[in-house]
Amino acid sequence: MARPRLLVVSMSLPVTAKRTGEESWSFTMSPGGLVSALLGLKEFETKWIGWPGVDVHDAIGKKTLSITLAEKGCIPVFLEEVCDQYYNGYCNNILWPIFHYLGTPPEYRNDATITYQSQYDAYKKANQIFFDVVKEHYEEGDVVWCHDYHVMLLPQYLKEYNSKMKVGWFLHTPFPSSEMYKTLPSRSDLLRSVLTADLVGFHTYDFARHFLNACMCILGVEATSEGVVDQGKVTRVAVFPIGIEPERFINTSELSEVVQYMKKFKNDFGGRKLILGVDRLDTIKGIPQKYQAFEKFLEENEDWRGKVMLLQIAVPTRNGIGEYQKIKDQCHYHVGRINGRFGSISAVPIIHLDCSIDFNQLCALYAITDVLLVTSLRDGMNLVSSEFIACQKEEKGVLILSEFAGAGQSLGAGALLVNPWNIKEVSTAIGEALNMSHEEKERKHKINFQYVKTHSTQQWADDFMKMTLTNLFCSKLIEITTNAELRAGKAPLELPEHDVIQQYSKSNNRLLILGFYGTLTQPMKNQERRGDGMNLELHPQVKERLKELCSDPKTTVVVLSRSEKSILDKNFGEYNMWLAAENGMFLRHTSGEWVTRIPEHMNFEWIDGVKHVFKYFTERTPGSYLETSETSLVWNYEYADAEFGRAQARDMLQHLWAGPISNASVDVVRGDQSVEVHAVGVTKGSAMERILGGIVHNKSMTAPIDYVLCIGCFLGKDEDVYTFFEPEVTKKTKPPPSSDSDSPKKVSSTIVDLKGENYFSVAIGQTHTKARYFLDSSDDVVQLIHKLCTHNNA
Ligand SMILES: O=P(O)(O)OC[C@H]1O[C@H](O[C@H]2O[C@H](CO)[C@@H](O)[C@H](O)[C@H]2O)[C@H](O)[C@@H](O)[C@@H]1O
Ligand SMILES: O=c1ccn([C@@H]2O[C@H](COP(=O)(O)OP(=O)(O)O)[C@@H](O)[C@H]2O)c(=O)[nH]1
Repeated sequence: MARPRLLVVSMSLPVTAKRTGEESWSFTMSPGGLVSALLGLKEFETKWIGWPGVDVHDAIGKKTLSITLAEKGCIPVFLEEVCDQYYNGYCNNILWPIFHYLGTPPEYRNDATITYQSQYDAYKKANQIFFDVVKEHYEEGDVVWCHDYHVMLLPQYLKEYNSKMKVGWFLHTPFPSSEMYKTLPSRSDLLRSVLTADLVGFHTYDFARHFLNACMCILGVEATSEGVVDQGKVTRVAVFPIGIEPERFINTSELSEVVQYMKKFKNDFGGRKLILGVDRLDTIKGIPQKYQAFEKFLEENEDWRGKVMLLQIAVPTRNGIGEYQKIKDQCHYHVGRINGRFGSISAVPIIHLDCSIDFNQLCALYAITDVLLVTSLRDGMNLVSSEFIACQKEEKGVLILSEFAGAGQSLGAGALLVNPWNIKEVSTAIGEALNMSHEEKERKHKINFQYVKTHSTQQWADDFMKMTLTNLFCSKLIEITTNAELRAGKAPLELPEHDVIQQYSKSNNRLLILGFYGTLTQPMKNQERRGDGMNLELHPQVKERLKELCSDPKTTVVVLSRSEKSILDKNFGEYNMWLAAENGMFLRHTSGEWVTRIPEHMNFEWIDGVKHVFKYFTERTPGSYLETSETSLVWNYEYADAEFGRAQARDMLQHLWAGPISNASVDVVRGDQSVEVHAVGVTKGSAMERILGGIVHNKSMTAPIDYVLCIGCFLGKDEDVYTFFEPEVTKKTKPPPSSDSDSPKKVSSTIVDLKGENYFSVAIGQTHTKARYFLDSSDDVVQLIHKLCTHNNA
């Protein structure tokens, strides 16, 4: 199928035009991450629709500019008299501060001519102008991708014109908490319009969650399995974080001109360590906070004075707005003060440049930087962090990254994350970065470089296209329970080994239920982990003895695990035993085929949506891995950095809990280092009755089971398997059905005959459990199995 054409609509075109004659124009690249990111789109036929950065009032000017821009794949939108109140006013003085938690500035309320309403009117007018241009250039089959807060009304205009048009809207800034968003007078109109799009995208799950909350609180719409439902129309809401075009930076930093710049700059800086800041001179970038933190560092680290410098590139932006002029003055004030305080005749600690710089020089600076300091108070993503990583050379620098930048979720594992409001914390991080060992710098860089290389702009756009053209996004709201809450048991007793063995020898129809992970596997080291759970293998010392147990006609052995069928096949295929995979949802005797034990009513529509979220966090949490099966999903971060893993799990849970996942019958269990989602009722205990039915039926069992030993290292919710066999419960147990169509024929009314002394439930390594007894580790299980075999043979 031919790829559809992409019409990208954003406020600014990638180039800013300047008139050089009646019919001639020159161009410079427009600043900001949106432009640099979208320039990386190579694989689609793309037309870019936006404002060229100048007002053009005459017909000749408009015509010549349109022709020149057409050669660059760009189509101009002339905003003329609405531009000021639209761009400087509504977009950047109202929406921008609200979206970045700065609140609305008071100015517009006091100005008689520029009011909230006049700016909103300009916004509506401007969106109409954008619409007219898109309409003129739209061809059937095109995908229209609207970017950012400047064009929130555009999706509605487009859909009203042609409901078949494929329309996406992506927000490059944060979407704030609904408490903040609610203050916006036109809050409902904007949300309603955005919801007319087919797909709405954000950089992070937090932003998506806030958006969904705002839709639910303000519009009263529902977040369902497919996205947001508003008056019968479904809008999919997705998270796809933007990247850079890594090759562009890697290749540029190898150019000889760039290498020359690197040498020159190093020489200019006189051997001092370089801390670099690259930001538009915007209130949200926290540049004054950065200066204060650096001042604190110099204040507290006398030894570093004269040996380190901070170079801040403060790219001019939005000069027509009062707040932006104020922030410039503020920065100059701090620089003057700190340089006066810590400077010397030969050098000053801060170089602050109110200008943009040439791309090659930027790459050279990134390459020789020792510390990149990003202190955004809020930031949609922050591409500068990724660009720095892509340009790093032999001696790697350290990334200090604000936890309030969207990039924190993707690059946090290889960075020092800071709260930019905490001056002391940032100052300490500067010290840590400057003193970091070579090995640690390498390690951190490797993690982030891998991420930056594999999450490019192109991939971001591909994901958008894929989602727009298909129906991928699916989500549900679910309940979250912690593993600790589920394990509401008592302190277990030490296992009375002597009784276990004695009762075993006395009995004639025994049932042994054994877990796999942590029960029959060997404890393993970090580096042995392959990352997908597949390399867990049977404890080598248990193999022979287990075979012996399984071949005893008086003993039935069941391995009951959350692992999928193939893993149990691989590890236990050669034994004469029962395998209960996916917490008992599939059952097989090793001499036969797998049969499903999934109850008919169970619904698994939520799986794809949850998998999507889990994959996102797996990609962004080095060392974590995803275990997927047909009935449950587990995200495990036991081999990730503990603190970062916990933080990511919190983000993930909040998202699952509050946002896109609704109305499904699922349980979420937070393990110590994992998050598991499964259909309600998928527990080992609830599966036990069906497993038992299958076994009894297959064995044509006539005598009741007179001995049960159940050992596991189970999650709290699976502890119901221990109580399943408690005598008071089993007394009530009816003859178990083997399956819906296949009921047991020769089963006596009491399948299990347990009086208390012939039932042993054992939890491994738990201080609180529903099991009666505990063992410390799988090594103890191995020993016990050895003893059972020995005594049985004696
Ligand atoms: O065009 P300006 O008004 O000068 O502003 C430049 C851009 O600033 C914002 O960039 C955002 O997009 C980046 C890429 O997704 C992201 O990394 C960054 O955190 C955001 O602040 C704005 O959203 C763009 O529309 C502007 O073009
Ligand atoms: O003199 C410069 C220095 C940097 N940048 C680019 O500006 C973008 C900033 O993007 P980011 O996402 O960090 O923040 P934004 O400015 O979009 O808020 C990056 O691609 C930088 O390479 C620029 O255009 N001119």
